[in-house]
Amino acid sequence: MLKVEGVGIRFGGLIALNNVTFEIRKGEVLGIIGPNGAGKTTLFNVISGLYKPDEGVIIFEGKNITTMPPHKIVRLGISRTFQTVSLYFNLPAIGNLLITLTAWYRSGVLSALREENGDETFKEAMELLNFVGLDEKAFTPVKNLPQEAQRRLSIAIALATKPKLLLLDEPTAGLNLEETDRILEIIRTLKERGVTVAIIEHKMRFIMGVSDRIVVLDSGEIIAEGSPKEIVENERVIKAYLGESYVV
Ligand SMILES: Nc1ncnc2c1ncn2[C@@H]1O[C@H](COP(=O)(O)OP(=O)(O)OP(=O)(O)O)[C@@H](O)[C@H]1O
Repeated sequence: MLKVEGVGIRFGGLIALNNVTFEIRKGEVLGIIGPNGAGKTTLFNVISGLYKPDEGVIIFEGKNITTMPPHKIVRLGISRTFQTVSLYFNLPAIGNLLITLTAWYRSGVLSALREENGDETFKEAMELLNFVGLDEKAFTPVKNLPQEAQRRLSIAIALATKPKLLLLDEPTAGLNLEETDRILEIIRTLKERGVTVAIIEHKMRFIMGVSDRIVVLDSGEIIAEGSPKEIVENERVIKAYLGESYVV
């Protein structure tokens, strides 16, 4: 579905990504792990068009998206969440979704067909809230929602643009075990519905449980790629990231 080939990017003298080559396969959940500063978020920034790589190409469903602007990449079917929740905190949950949905339909090719159908947009927003388990909090201002609910709302917003590929940047950061499991369930359901997902995570129990495959980044380079089992047994990964004492 997505091919990243020989991608490199520098910030001044810092090489944030160096000759990164991997693919995301249709229908899979791909985990991306690695130490702090390894280049994981930069990789998402490059795929989603926020940064342009200095080297290499990114191909999505056969199209070269390397230099495409972010809004075009979203239109093609790649959506993402951010490490830090970015929402309209004074608006209710549903307000946040309505903004995204309205912008999406207004600027898209469907706008002429759909016209200004507020009822339909509202229904769709409620369905998305229901999907992430927030329908009962639809009218609660975001600032009054716990962090965990804000993270689920961010996922709903990312889904509003109907992505084929969803990039999640540390969706469980700051969440406890039970809250993390709720995010896990959402990702599993998305997979069942045919959405391809790539997730950056530090929580090993979570990433091992949810991923079909895992890519490991260290100092801007891919040092390993394989099934969760292969990754936890990989000497280089243990040394660079997991630590000798890691137990599955
Ligand atoms: N816009 C930028 N300007 C300068 N340096 C940057 C920029 N974005 C990222 N970097 C640097 O690139 C390197 C990789 O950062 P990145 O955020 O991708 O790491 P990460 O693997 O996501 O880390 P973490 O797990 O801590 O989120 C870091 O040294 C970071 O400081």
